[in-house]
Amino acid sequence: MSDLSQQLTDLSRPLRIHLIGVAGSGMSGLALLLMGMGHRVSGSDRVTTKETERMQGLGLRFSSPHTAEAVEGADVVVYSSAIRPTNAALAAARDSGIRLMRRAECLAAILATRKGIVVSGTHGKTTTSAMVAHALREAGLEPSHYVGAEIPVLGQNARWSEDGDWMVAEGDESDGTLALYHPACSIVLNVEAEHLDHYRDLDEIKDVFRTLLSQTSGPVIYCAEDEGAASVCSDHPRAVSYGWEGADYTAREIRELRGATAFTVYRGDERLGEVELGIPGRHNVLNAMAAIASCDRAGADFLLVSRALNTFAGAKRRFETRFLSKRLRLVDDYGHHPTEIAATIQTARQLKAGRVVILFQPHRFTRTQALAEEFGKVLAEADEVFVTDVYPASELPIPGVSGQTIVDAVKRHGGTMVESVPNLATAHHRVGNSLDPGDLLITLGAGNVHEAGSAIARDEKILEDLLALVPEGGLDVKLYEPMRRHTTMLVGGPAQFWIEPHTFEAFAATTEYCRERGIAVRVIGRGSNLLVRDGGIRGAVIHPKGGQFSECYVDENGHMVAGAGVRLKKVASVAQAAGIGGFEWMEGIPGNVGGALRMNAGAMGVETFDQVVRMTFLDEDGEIRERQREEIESFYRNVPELRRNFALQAVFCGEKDLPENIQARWDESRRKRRETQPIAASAGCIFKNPDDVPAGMLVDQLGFKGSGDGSAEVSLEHGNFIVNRGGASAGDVLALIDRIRREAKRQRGVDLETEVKVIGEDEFSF
Ligand SMILES: NC(=O)C1=CN([C@@H]2O[C@H](COP(=O)(O)OP(=O)(O)OC[C@H]3O[C@@H](n4cnc5c(N)ncnc54)[C@H](OP(=O)(O)O)[C@@H]3O)[C@@H](O)[C@H]2O)C=CC1
Ligand SMILES: C=C(O[C@H]1[C@H](O)[C@@H](CO)O[C@H](OP(=O)(O)OP(=O)(O)OC[C@H]2O[C@@H](n3ccc(=O)[nH]c3=O)[C@H](O)[C@@H]2O)[C@@H]1NC(C)=O)C(=O)O
Repeated sequence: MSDLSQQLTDLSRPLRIHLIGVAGSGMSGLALLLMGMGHRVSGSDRVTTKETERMQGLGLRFSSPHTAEAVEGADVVVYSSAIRPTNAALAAARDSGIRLMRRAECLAAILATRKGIVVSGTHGKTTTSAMVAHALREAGLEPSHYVGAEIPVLGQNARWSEDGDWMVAEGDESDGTLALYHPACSIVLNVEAEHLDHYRDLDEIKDVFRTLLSQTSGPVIYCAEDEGAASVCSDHPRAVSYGWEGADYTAREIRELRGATAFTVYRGDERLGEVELGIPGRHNVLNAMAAIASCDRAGADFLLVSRALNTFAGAKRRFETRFLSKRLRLVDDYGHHPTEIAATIQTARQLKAGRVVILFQPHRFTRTQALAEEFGKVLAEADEVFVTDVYPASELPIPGVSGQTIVDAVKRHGGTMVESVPNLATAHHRVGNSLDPGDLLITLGAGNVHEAGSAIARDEKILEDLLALVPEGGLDVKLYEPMRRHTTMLVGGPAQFWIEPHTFEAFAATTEYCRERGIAVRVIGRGSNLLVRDGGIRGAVIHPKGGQFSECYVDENGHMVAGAGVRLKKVASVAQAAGIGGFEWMEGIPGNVGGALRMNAGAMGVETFDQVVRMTFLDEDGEIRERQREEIESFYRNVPELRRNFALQAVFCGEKDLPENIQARWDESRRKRRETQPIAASAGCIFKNPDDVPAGMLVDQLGFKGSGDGSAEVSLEHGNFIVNRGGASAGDVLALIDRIRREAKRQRGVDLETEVKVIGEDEFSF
């Protein structure tokens, strides 16, 4: 026992200990242990977190930021590896000769005061150490514990137990500190080439494990199925193995249940009993066997251990189901090494979901570079893969190493559905939009990739609620639908909730749901008069389509009845086929009936409301109503009634006419339009016609035709059209609009008002 261990156990003289960087998960665990032991603990950090506030409630003297005063009077100062030598508190402690310790040295000293169980290995440490601690606790052995993450079943990541003899700790091989421990029992789960930033090669890693084993006073428990672990441990005099067969402890007759795994445990030939493990995956069966073997050696009752493993809920971020509905299961997993990822994908397959979709955030440039091929190989097993930029974890970038490195590797291994989504802040837009009902989405990586999953879970929940309100088939929904797919200008960011109702009732239920929750609602038709900004539309975008909204027929009075989702062109052609004239002007108008009603669309001297007989709409209170033409006010390109109400259907009148007359007017309209208007992607006329001069003529006279920013250009055919030559952004179009308006004002004193509706946000906000 080191002298510090001795001092730590002598509670007649509590130590005054200061922790620099106490908000970090490892350091906060130490603070909890030291406070539990009865020492006087203070801590400082750059930030205040929920955890530091909680610890203050438990007696931590907390200060922020780091100052020299914070360490005054301390017997020992412990610092995290993230603290720089220039840190004010650390420098002051060094100058005044206070005893300094690294985090792992302090943990080793604490562990030495108990019968320590160190859980080590390249993967699975947190899960397994949590299993051991939970099982020992349930078996009544009252262990202390220290694990690397928050484990729901344990309550907190570290706990000091006054009475028990045992202490379970997760040992970290990443920086060589594993060699500091002198436990009573060591567990080696697996040994692989990892942390190649710190180690030369696998042999150097194995040496660190060997040092730990040489300092272990009791059993060395290892996984016989792992080559690395077996090569390090099998010839140890107190080696105890576990695995599928031929080991000291074996798991047999494995049965996959939904989300769990059952198996039978043998010690040698003796059948100990059954286990139903509360988390899925074969790798977790092996982890559970490590826990079973160590608990058995510690004298725990198998029945109690088995029961504990049944209630074990897993570590946060270890195949953690974050959202589950009929449409989607969203799992978050910390896996950041190819072997872990292979195990995670295998577990996912066992759940028999539809597709397995992965959003992977590579962790560290060094690892991405060293293991790119292996990552590519395992990820190619998923059905669809998205890869973000590398999470640096304090590393500097390596030129040429990025998320694309992994994308290329996946392709080399035969993966076809793989895509780079560099920016994590917006990655959920692309991923959420790609999901199909029944998919299993895994956010994967040791950085902050789970944040993308949180956004998807939050929004998917809303869609799920909405679907539950409407009889099956009444709605189609999608997250983050790119509006460039739904506008004739082909620009625009994502719609947070894209909703296609097929019945009036489904439309009404959607607006009511959104109103109750303060979710903004926007209704769009064919998107022919829209300019959606690049940051997309926050809230619900309703696009009436199909079902009642696509009905278009002639009624018993010879009137045209058309749902809001019917294209104007369709109205014109159904009327023509029935020998009803007057609709020819609609032939070349790209919009739908709903949008035409709202905008009182017009061409060739005719406006929509010239022909409306009556309209069915949804009012502000969610009532479906009908109104006659005389009761509706309409103006040039504006129907105020529809600013807050939504058009569902309209009845239009025309006049009986001969087919050849109708055809002649149709041809004339088309000829005129083709002569004067462009066919390239546009949103129709950009500006309303001012009183004195048509906007197109004005823009033409100002000399703007053919000019543009990026791929957006003023049409050569018509000055009031801006066309997208391919790849233009809303920003490009808006910049051009702005230039035109400023010149119209400066040169001609005319205020041009946009005729297209400009909606959405410049920056992403959801
Ligand atoms: N004359 C021409 O050559 C051209 C004419 N146009 C006309 O522009 C209009 C655009 O139609 P479309 O592409 O379908 O519409 P859009 O999808 O472009 O929607 C435009 C706006 O119409 C409103 N809207 C859409 N559907 C409804 C509805 N059911 N009830 C109430 N308001 C609705 C919304 O206004 P809000 O945001 O206020 O809710 C929406 O922002 C049509 O009138 C179209 O004919 C378009 C291009 C060329
Ligand atoms: C395109 C739309 O609607 C169009 C509709 O298709 C057409 C046809 O009826 O009439 C309106 O255009 P407009 O007023 O520009 O009609 P046009 O006949 O093309 O032009 C008006 C006058 O400007 C002149 N003109 C037009 C464009 C140009 O580059 N240069 C020019 O000198 C034309 O020669 C004409 O003397 C609607 N525009 C508005 C803002 O009311 C729309 O709503 O999006």
